[in-house]
Amino acid sequence: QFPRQCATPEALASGECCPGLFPQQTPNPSDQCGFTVGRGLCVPVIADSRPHGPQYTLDGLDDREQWPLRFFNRTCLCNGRFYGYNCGSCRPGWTGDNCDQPLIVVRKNIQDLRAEERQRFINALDLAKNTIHPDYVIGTRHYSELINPATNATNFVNISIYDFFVWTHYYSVSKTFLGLGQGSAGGVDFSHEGPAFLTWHRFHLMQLERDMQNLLQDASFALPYWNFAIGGNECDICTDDLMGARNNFEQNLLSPNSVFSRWRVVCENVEDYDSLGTICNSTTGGPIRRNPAGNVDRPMVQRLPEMEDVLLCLEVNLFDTPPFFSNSSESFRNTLEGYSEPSGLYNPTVRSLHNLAHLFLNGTGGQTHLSPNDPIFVLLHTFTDAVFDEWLKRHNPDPSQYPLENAPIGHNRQYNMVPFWPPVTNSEMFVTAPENLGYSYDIQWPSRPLSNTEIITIAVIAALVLVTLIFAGASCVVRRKNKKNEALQPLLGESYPRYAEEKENTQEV
Ligand SMILES: O=C1C=c2cc(C(=O)O)[nH]c2=CC1=O
Repeated sequence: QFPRQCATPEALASGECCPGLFPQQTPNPSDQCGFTVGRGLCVPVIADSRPHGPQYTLDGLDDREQWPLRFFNRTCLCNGRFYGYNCGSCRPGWTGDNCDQPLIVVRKNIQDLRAEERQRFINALDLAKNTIHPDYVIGTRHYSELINPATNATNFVNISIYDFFVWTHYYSVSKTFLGLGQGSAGGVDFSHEGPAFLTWHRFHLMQLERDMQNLLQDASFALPYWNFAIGGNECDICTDDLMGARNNFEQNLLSPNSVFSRWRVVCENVEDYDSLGTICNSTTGGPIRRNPAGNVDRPMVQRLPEMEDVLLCLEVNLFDTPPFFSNSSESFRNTLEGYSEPSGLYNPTVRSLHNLAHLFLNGTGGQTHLSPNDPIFVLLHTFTDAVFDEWLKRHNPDPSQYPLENAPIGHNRQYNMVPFWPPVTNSEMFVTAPENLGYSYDIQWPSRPLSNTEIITIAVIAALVLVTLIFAGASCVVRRKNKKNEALQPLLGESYPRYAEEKENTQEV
């Protein structure tokens, strides 16, 4: 979670993580954050200290509180379009040596990729799985044990680019360690069951996309998405040219024709980490398990979400609602996350949209501490992010819709998302992607067909309007007739003899 240059006892002791721009050259303290070339400056970290929700009660015990202050209190602040832990890269949406060329990458439906594009994406994932991350290392012990006092060695290790993506997710959902013999406690999840669910996963994907762009030396590389809202019980991307078909002999393993059958998962031994107070390291475990629609004990998760569910959730007006948790009702976030009916109504028995897609996979991809080990995670989350971006576009929410305080720990608007470095707040991801974050989605959202209730309501209203119009029309005609008759009445009324009568009378005389 930290740049290699900061994973030293000296850096930890100083609380400062402001690497230079040219690490291969003799360290030059005045060049921190590319200061000498006008890129950035080493500044104090700002961490959110507003109150959090009642789910977490162990304040003081968890390294992730007020992230990242337990580890570092100074970081690079980059000028203009410069970006990154040493201001050596460009802000999303910009590229080039001087970060002066605009670039918006386009995330496409994986089903629309040509055969060679599919193969290129799979090869890129496999390369990321097998290439040590060039910039970041992970801590494998809690802060109090990060440095061995006897040897002054740190417990940071190398990890591959893809496994770094898996590890950050695991670290964000892991329990709070209470001490040896006391185990670990839940009540924390820095990336789920709260408003940060969407902002956290957005940045998580952006980080992988950027790492893969660097790996491929292709700034235009974009992650594709899986439209999982197809209903039915078939995983349409579980084929050997995409995410791997089912193994013919073992129904919860992948076909040997897929490269993903050779992938080995990390962060499998969660019971050990939680009881021993260790943290997942880069040691690999068993194969990816997946048995789509195969959970016989939960028929509800044997089907994928429908497109109508997505279209309904896009109509939920509020981003999130108190208590900003997995029991929030009429909350767009909780609906897309999948703890509500697609229309927004909270229902504890429901699993919909994102959660349903995870649980449908029924294996590695359905267990929160492990799920990114299955590469379907990437595609499932790009689609979830596409729905989020469409909601932002349609509803154009004020930033104040995102709660400033009293959300679960890690989920307040100004909290730095755990465990990303350099610090990035939830609010920085609560913006439309094409205009602010350098990517867009190639996606056409259908309009929602009307439900039977809506059709009946519209028919009743139309009938009422019609009846009202008919009555109004009829009374208008009657009134007009009356008015016409009135106009024909003689001015002097019946008490005066008519002209003819008068004439008759005169003649008689
Ligand atoms: O990886 C995940 C797995 C999940 C399972 C549920 C659930 O609703 O039970 N939710 C999940 C979220 C994940 O990110």
